[in-house]
Amino acid sequence: MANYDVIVIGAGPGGYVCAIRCAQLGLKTAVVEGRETLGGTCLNVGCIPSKALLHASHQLHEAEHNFAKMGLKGKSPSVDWKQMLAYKDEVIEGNTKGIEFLFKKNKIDWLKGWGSIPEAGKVKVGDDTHEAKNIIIASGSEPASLPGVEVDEKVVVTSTGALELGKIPKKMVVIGAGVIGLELGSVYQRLGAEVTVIEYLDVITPGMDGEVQKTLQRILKKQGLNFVMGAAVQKTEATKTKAKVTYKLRKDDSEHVIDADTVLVATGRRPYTKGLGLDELGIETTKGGQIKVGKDWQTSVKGIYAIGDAIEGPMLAHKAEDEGMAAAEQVAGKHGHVNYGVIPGVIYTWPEVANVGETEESLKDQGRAYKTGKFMFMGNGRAKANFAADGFVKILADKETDRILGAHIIGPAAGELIHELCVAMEFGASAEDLALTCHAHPTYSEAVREAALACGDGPIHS
Ligand SMILES: Cc1cc2nc3c(=O)[nH]c(=O)nc-3n(C[C@H](O)[C@H](O)[C@H](O)COP(=O)(O)OP(=O)(O)OC[C@H]3O[C@@H](n4cnc5c(N)ncnc54)[C@H](O)[C@@H]3O)c2cc1C
Ligand SMILES: NC(=O)c1ccc[n+]([C@@H]2O[C@H](COP(=O)([O-])OP(=O)(O)OC[C@H]3O[C@@H](n4cnc5c(N)ncnc54)[C@H](O)[C@@H]3O)[C@@H](O)[C@H]2O)c1
Repeated sequence: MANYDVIVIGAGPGGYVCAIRCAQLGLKTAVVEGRETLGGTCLNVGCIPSKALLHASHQLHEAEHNFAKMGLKGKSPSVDWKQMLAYKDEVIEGNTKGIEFLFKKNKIDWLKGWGSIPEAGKVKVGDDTHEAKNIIIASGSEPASLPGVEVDEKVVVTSTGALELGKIPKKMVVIGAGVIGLELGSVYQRLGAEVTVIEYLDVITPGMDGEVQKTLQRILKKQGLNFVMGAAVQKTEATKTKAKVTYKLRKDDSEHVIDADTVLVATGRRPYTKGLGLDELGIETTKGGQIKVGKDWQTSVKGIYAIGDAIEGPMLAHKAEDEGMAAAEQVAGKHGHVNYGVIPGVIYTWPEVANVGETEESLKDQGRAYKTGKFMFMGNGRAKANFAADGFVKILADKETDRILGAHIIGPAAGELIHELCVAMEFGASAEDLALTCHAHPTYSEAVREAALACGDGPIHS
C-alpha cells in the first residue's frame, strides 16, 4: 500500500487542520476517517449544527420580543421544525464538503474507514495496511455516560440526538448546566419548550468567572430556563415518548421526580480512542482516558503523536486546530507552539459569554495582586440601540505592571470581542495599551476599551 510521511487518524478540526498544514509543509499526507463526511464532531454534530439552531432560534426570539418595539409589527414567524432541521443540515453539508475540497486542493488522501495502529509506522484501514513515518491521532471524543441513565437518542438523548429531534418537545430536562446544556437548552426554550436544567454543582458552567456565572444564570432564568441546582441525577426511566428523571438534592438528600418528553444528557465528554490499539502499542493514557503527550505532542511511542479532544486540555475545536498546526510543524522539523494561557472559550447563548486567561478565582488562589476594570453594556450606545445592554466586560490586569491577565465578557458579540483581548495578551499588552487605542463609535468594542480605561483612571460612560 501507499507510503506516507504522515497519516492522521480522524478528520475533525484537529485532524483536518493538521493534515492541511502537513501538506502545506510538503509532507505526503493521508487522513483516515470512519464517518461518511469529514469535519469530525465539530462540523457534523457539534459546533456548526448547534450554532445554526442557535442562530435560527435567536431570530425567532428577536421577532417575538424586539421587533414590535422597533415598529416592526405583525405576526411573529411560526416554526417549521422540518425546515429548520433542513437548514441546519445544509449548513453542515456546506462545511463538510468544504473540507473535502480543501483535501483535494492540498492533495491529501482520504482513507475511508476506521483506522488502527498495528505497530509504530503502520496504520490499518479495513484490509489495507499503510506505512507512515509519522502517525497523528486526532480521534476526538464522545459523550460521557451517566450511571442509571440509558441513552436511546430518541427520548433520552446526547447532544447528537438533540440536534435532530423528531419534534420540539413540550417539556425538556437537561442534565448538566455546562456549555452543551445551556446552548441546546436555550435553543429549545426559545422554540417553546419548558426547559429545566438539573446541575450537580451550585453554580453553572464550572470553572468560569464567578460573577459571569451568576449573571448568566440570572439572565437565562429571566428568559425562562428553570434551574435545579445542587442536584444529583439518580436515574431516568423512559418509554417510547416520555421519561421520568429522578434526582436527589445534595443539601438534604431529598428525592424528586420530574417528567419530560426529552431528556438531554450533557454531563461532559470523554476521549474516544476505541479500536486504535493503544494498550498493545504501550501508549500511555491518563486515568480519564486521555492520551499522554510530551511538549511536542508525541506520545510515549516515538513517531506517534496525539492532539485535540483525545489529549488533555479544554475540549474545544480551536484548541484542537492549534495543536494540529503545531504537531504538523513538529513533524516537519519546525517548532510548533500553542500558548495554552490564551485559549478563548465562548458560550453561544444570548447574550454570549466569552473568556480568556485567568479568572478572579484563579488569581486569588495564586495569591497574585490584580486589579479589575469593569464596564457594563448599559453604558454602550450600540448595545442599548440593539436591545443588547445586558452584561459587562471585565478585564483583570496585574496590579503592579498593568499587564492583562484575563478577560471575561457577557454581552452582545462577546465571542468576537474576546479576540481583541487575546491579541493583546499574546503581545503582552497592558490595560493602558488597550485604553489608548482608538475604538470606532458606535461599536460594542468600545465596551472593551472602557473596561481597559476602568483599570486606570476610570471609564468615561459610567
Ligand atoms: C454539541 C456540541 C457543540 C460544540 N460546540 C463547540 C463550539 O461552539 N466551539 C468549540 O470550540 N467546540 C465546540 N464543541 C467541541 C468540539 O466539537 C470539539 O472540541 C472538537 O470537535 C474536537 O476536535 P477533534 O479533531 O479533536 O475531534 P473530533 O471533532 O471529535 O473528530 C474526531 C474524528 O475522528 C474520527 N475517528 C475517531 N477514531 C477513528 C478511527 N479509529 N478511525 C477513523 N476515524 C476515527 C471520528 O469519526 C471523528 O470524525 C462542541 C461539541 C459538541 C458535542
Ligand atoms: N461553545 C463551545 O465552545 C462548546 C459548546 C458545546 C460543547 N463544548 C465542549 O464540549 C464539552 C462537553 O460539554 P458539556 O456541556 O457536556 O460538558 P461540561 O463539562 O461543559 O458541563 C457538564 C456539566 O454537567 C454537570 N454534571 C456532571 N455530572 C452531573 C450529574 N450527574 N448531574 C447533574 N449535573 C452533572 C457538571 O457539573 C457540569 O456543569 C465541553 O468540554 C465543552 O468545552 C464547547
